Amino acid sequence: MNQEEFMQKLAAIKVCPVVVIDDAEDAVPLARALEAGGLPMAEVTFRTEAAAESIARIAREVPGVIVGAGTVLDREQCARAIDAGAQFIVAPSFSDEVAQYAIGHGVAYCPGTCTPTDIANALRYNLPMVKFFPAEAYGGLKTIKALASVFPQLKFMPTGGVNPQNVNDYLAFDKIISVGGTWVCKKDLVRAKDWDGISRACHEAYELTH
Ligand SMILES: O=C[C@H](O)COP(=O)(O)O
Ligand SMILES: CC(=O)C(=O)O
Repeated sequence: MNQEEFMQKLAAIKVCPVVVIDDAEDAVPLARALEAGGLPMAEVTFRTEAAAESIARIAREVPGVIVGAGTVLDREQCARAIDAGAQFIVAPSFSDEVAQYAIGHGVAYCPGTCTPTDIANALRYNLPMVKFFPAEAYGGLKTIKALASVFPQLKFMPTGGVNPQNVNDYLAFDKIISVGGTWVCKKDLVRAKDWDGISRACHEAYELTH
């Protein structure tokens, strides 16, 4: 999925579920739960061994869900993610080699940034959006507004500490295209295979933000 299409999808969904999957067997029921809850997108973090296989299963079996990879730190992970079927690449940090690989393969890349220098690195690749991570710890909306004033062309996806109490404050700022977060897909619910619980959390987030 190219950058423009990814941004259109994000703008519509508004909350990008960040998911951590330990067992690839959970990937399909989890993706179906996100879809049933109205948030048909999954940023599957490359922090577990199951990430690539989980992306592959979701891409194959749950076509209604836009599946991408998170925590993509280097070229090798980026290649594995795209080979598995990742439609977008997200990271907590910026990487030249990931930017080159993803862009070279026509896949959207949303690097993590929190300083003007990080953002300047992303702009060397003409990236139209960045993650702002970890959002709450680095000053939240106040910092994004300060950054946006010098990078007016850029859209932000704050992630890290976003929750039902602050999500609409973020989304009210027009430079914020969407937020990311784990609160709609909590680890303990995944471990308990509580797919209905995840659907309910997604549905609540959908209702809150749309
Ligand atoms: O994986 C965690 C990401 O940093 C998202 O942060 P969060 O758990 O505060 O939503
Ligand atoms: C947290 C985050 O931004 C990531 O893992 O991609």
